[in-house]
Amino acid sequence: MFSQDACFFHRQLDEMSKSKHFFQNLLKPFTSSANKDQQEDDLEKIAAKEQKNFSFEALVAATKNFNQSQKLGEGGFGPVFQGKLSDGREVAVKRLSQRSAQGKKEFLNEAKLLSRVQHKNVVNLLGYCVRDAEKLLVYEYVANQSLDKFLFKSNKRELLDWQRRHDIIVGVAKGLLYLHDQAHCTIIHRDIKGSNILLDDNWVPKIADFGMARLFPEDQTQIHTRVAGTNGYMAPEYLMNGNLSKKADVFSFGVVVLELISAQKNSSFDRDPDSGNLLEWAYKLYKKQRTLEIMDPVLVSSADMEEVALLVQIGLLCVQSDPQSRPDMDRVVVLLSRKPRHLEEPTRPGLPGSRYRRYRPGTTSSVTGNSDVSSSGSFGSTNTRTATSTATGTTSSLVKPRLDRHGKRPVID
Ligand SMILES: Nc1ncnc2c1ncn2[C@@H]1O[C@H](COP(=O)(O)OP(=O)(O)OP(=O)(O)O)[C@@H](O)[C@H]1O
Repeated sequence: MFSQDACFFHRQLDEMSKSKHFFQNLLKPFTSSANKDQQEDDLEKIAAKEQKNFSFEALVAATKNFNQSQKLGEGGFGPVFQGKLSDGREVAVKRLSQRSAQGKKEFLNEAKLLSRVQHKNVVNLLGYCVRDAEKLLVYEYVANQSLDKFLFKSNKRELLDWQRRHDIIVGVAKGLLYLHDQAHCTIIHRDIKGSNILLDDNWVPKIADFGMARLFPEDQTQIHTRVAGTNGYMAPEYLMNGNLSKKADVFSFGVVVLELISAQKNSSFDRDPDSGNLLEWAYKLYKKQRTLEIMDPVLVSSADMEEVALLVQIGLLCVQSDPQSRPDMDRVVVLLSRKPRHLEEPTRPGLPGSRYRRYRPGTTSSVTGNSDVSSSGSFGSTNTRTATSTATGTTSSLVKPRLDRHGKRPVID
């Protein structure tokens, strides 16, 4: 990922190319703090001109003073309210919880950076607001609900026929590719999952919560560290060793693909007693050339079976244990857009058990699980708490990690 300064610089370039301040700003050295302040003032002005810097009063009015009736929900970062701006725009206002010790300037820098992120498949961040300890983000309002609400929480999943599910997968892949490689600054999402994929009234998927790690950095001094992902979606190497790369997002994307096709939630999978989780089940059936058995029965009438099989294989490639074997999003988008003549054979998915330290009651030592699962060699974590949370949501024989109420981890106590 680019450093904050690099991103700041990129944003500056972007900004400058459109602005008559270009040459003025170019002449300013970045090192002087007086000049930095001046630059920030300039950015404030540009932001105000672009109406990205919302006044607190405007957001109070838009949300009827953050009235409970306006509340859309509450995630790990704080509550989200529906609102209407005085110019008629429908917005979603995220009121960040005040646990982060991040300063105003840093927050504003990151928010400004992220408000330049614009893609059809990414929720548009319209602006932000800081007032004393209050930090708010203003997003475009996305009218339909999040993907998980259609897929898991009701009988609404019939509304998601094959074409829609296919298009959602393609849209999310394009949104992720944009965040990884095409935005002005590399953004690793870290929390791709159904509830962070919002659907608009035309079923176009939009990735939400991007860049939250930048806006809400972990604060080591706090009791509750900022969550870094959600159980069931996190890549093993990230979960075990904190190795964060774009491939961690690819893994989460693969989980979402398999969930969309099967309508089974990885973190609470109980469909097949012989498979600990959705990924293992899908892989097992794939190896037996019974791939289509993972398909949600609701899809039988609408699905193109060849496409289903292809997407399962792509999903399995994304969740492979070894991050280097996973395709990058560029390749995923290519694979999705035209039927590949040749597609690699997926190796086993990132599974719990391999070189994961198992808990033995009454001891603090551990034993190693079956060894044919991991090819990445990155699972030998010595941190029992970390090592026992699973990327696939199965923790039965392992020490249960403490998750917060959103299924996020870690919560340190
Ligand atoms: N731009 C938006 N438009 C419409 N609804 C939104 C928007 N952003 C968030 N929401 C809704 O607000 C609720 C809370 O969202 P938020 O992203 O804070 O948490 P979450 O995704 O449910 O959980 P987590 O923080 O664990 O990812 C969700 O129900 C989501 O659908």
